[in-house]
Amino acid sequence: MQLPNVSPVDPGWLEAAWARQDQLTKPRRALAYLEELSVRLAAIQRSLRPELGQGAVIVCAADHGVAAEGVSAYPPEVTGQMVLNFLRGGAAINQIAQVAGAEVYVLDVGVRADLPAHERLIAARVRPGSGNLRLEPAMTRAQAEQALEAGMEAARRAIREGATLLAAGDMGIGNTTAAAALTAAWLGLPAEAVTGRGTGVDDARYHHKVGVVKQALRRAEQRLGDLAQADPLAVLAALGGLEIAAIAGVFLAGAEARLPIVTDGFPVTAGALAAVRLAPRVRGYLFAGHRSAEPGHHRQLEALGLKPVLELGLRLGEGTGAVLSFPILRAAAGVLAGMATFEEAGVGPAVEGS
Ligand SMILES: O=C(O)c1ccc[n+]([C@@H]2O[C@H](COP(=O)([O-])O)[C@@H](O)[C@H]2O)c1
Ligand SMILES: Cc1cc2nc[nH]c2cc1C
Repeated sequence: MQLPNVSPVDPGWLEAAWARQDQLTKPRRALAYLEELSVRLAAIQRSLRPELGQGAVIVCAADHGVAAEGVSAYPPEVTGQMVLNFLRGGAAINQIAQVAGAEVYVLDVGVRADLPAHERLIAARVRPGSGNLRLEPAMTRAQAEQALEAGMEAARRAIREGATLLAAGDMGIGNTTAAAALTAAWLGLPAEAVTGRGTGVDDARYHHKVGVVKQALRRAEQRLGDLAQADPLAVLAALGGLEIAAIAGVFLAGAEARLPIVTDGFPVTAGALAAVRLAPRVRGYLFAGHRSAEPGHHRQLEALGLKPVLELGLRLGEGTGAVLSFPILRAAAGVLAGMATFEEAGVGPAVEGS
């Protein structure tokens, strides 16, 4: 398959943006992390006056064969039921997106339930749910490519329809098991380090879930060898998540279009890891919207070298933490674009140091 051509973020623009940031009317670096965000946005947009307009979140949805193992606190039917809820505007992401200035798109790459046609539903089902990754590959390589392409296409539609700031969200009962397996594979970590309680499983289910992740990793290693070194698309197909593959596609197409792309929690960041494995330059466009309560999420963010904008203890998914960060990202851009310099405002510079 043809992967998008992602241009590098130009360090010259970062330097120029820092130079402007340091002339603005505030004690040097007083806006701290907001300044770091602003210079990255400037470099991505190749402008010292960055501006974030319309946002969009693409909520990628799919079912997981591994849900049959009893690894979630909720039944698999909830995936399709929640997709209907997104389309009716009744989910957390709908309310948060409204406040944050983001359109919500729902992308079905593998939901089992019948879904009605809807203008905000992108119907691109690759198969009705993934295989049970404890026992079999989650999908074929061709299916992984198809899901990835569906994510890219969905992102391109959102961009055509005006999005200049792009997030991915996820919906899929069982997907923290797939995300744990992928994260363990790519970061070379043991199952225990990246397996969490997802929707809130009890101790017995949690221990069983760790066992399932271990078996999935063993099975994949037997076929592919060292998973950290193996072809990333083969690992994605083995351990899955159709929606995780689609999320990787959303980030690839967002980076190709030189837009800021924002991660959500643990399953979405597994998609970001996949995208960066496939095209390392994607990293320059990524922002971590928040840090989820899922314990493996900080390992993913560490590996990507991303510091989260928010830390609210969320563990919902749907893109909620990503979209919640939009107002902060907009403020970061606004500060760099609109503040007066010391010279323009006639404000005295620092007395000492700088
Ligand atoms: O975003 C997160 O970090 C996150 C953490 C825990 C659960 N979730 C959501 O809950 C579902 C997966 O949880 P589970 O227990 O079914 O694997 C899926 O729909 C995710 O969007 C999401
Ligand atoms: C109700 C519910 C809503 C969700 N949204 C994302 N994952 C979810 C999981 C459940 C169980």
